[in-house]
Amino acid sequence: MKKAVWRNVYRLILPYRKKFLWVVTLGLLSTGVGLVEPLIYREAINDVAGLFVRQARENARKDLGVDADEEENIRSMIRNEVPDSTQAATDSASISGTPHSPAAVVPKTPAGTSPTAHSRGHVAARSPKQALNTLLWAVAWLFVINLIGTLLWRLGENTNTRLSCLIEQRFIQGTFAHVLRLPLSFFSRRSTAAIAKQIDQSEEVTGIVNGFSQQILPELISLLGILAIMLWQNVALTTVALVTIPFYILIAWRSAGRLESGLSNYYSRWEEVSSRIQDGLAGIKTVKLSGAEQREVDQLQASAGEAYQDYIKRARLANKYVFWETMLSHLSTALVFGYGGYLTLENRLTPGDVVMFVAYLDRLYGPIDTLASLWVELQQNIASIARAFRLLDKGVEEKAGSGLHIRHGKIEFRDVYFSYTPEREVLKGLSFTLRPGTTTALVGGSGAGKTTTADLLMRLYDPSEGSILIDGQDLRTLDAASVRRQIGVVSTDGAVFRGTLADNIRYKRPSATDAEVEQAAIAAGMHSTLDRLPQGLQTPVGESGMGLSVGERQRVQIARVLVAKPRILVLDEATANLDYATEGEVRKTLEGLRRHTTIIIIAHRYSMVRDADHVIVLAEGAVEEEGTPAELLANGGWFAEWARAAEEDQAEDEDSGEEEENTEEEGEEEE
Ligand SMILES: Nc1ncnc2c1ncn2[C@@H]1O[C@H](COP(=O)(O)OP(=O)(O)OP(=O)(O)O)[C@@H](O)[C@H]1O
Repeated sequence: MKKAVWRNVYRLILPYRKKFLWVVTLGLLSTGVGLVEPLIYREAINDVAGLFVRQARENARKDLGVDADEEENIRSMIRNEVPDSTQAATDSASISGTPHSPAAVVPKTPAGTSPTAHSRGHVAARSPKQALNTLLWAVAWLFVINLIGTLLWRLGENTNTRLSCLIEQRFIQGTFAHVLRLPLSFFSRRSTAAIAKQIDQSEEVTGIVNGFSQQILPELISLLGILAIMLWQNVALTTVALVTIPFYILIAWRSAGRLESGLSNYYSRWEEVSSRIQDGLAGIKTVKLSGAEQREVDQLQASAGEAYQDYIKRARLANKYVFWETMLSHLSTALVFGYGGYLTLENRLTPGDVVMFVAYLDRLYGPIDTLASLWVELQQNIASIARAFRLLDKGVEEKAGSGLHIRHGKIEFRDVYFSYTPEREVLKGLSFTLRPGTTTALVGGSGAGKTTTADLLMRLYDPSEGSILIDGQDLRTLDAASVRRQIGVVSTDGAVFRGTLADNIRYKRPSATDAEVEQAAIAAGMHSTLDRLPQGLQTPVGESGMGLSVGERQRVQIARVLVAKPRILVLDEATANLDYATEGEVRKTLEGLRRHTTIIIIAHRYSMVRDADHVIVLAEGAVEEEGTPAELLANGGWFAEWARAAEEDQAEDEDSGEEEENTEEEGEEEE
């Protein structure tokens, strides 16, 4: 899985590789500049120590009663006529095998004469003026170096923020686009909240990209740089400084491994928590009507409790590792001070060397710490982003095919078999033909497969056997989006999106004019809704907009398909939530479409079916009866029985409706 994550991250970065490399370069430069700092500390401290050397020499001369020239002569004699500074340099070379080169950092004195250089183990004497001069230069250099480092860092941050936004955007758009193109069967097995949470992992991607561009590569290079400088300066002290490093790396590695395990479970738990919240909110009315508020909260608490327990366990473990890492780094500093101090006493190092080593050591643990914690963070990022990438890798998008060309609108189902799950077949050899420009009613008991038939026609699913043809074109060979664009569907679960009423009506055909939208809205029976809204079709609806009744939502959907002018129209319980009067209006509108549209009506109300040209009765996923309404009524089969029962229900409904109206009128008169 990790390989797949890296592959996907690489693909995300690829289009922005130049920016990425630029951020890496800036990161390297800004950390690289900081590496010079300890060298400056050394020179400054050695020069200050030089003051004490000078003082000590003068005191010694006074005690011996010799002047400076005599002292120099004595020194020359002792050192075989070799002048002091040269001898010191030779000493240093003999100790470390490398020359000492402070001149690169500390400039010459203003008079143009170089003060005697310090050497390893020998601090040269300094006058107060020379020491002050070095201190001032050191402060200036530190300021310049930090300024350059901070400017580079700032430039890197700005570029990186731009890079992160671009990558986040590309990731979230790509994943969302991919998910929208997945077949409907993918969604029926998953909670939408969990999918949304998986898509919304963009921050994790930037975590990985930033980790690499700004931290891992620069820290790694700085780690190697520090090691090289330390070894160059003193091999023995570097060895002492590094004694604890293997243990440190071992702990960091172990902690990364242990903290990583179980992360995937932790994230699944959080997806469950999100799904619970979303389900509770989506079904808020049912929750309230069932008095289930506390039960929902308890269930959420249980899921969230487990997730938090995991989190606490991980945090404790992480703190334990941090404790041991900190102890080791302190131990290392103590060792360097101890051994460095001893070498200074032995005249093999200067105090500045020791301070420089400790400063480098501090910088050495920094990158190791960062790399170790980054490793843990990366594991977290990878674990959580792997879930989003799994969406990208696993789901097979609907295949593109040729576009559907509807010439007449003839629909054929040929021996179609279909099942949602392997255990149960829903359609079993379904065959029928719908002539162009006719209205067919698809009826049958609940669960007979009516909606499934309509979904297959829309290519939301493909048959497991058999074929479906529109004007002779097999749906399997066609582009699913092109099929759906040309078939209109009004169903009970159609969505109303955030936006205005007009936006919602032209959702299927965005190019529809205002006049067409208004005409469709009125044809769908929305005039009374529009009359009471001051903003009319421009009224905001959906989330944070105006609420719509179930009937009004259905009218918006009807208007949506009317505006799209489809050649094939499926009405799946399209008027189930409308009163009979509004249903009558919609029927009248449909009358106008009938001649040039092939219409399929799925309904439980006889009133919607009565005027159909053709009726197909489905039972157990196959055709049980077929013919005109009159023929089927005469046959006395399932349809005749259903029609009789449905008409009785409708008469009862209408009677009770009238009674209610009469009672209201009488009440008003009495008042
Ligand atoms: N997404 C799904 N996954 C699994 N089974 C499903 C799914 N959708 C529907 N079914 C099952 O397929 C069968 C046919 O469902 P379908 O919705 O097509 O029936 P219907 O005739 O439209 O019923 P109704 O009149 O109640 O709407 C039912 O048994 C249903 O439980």
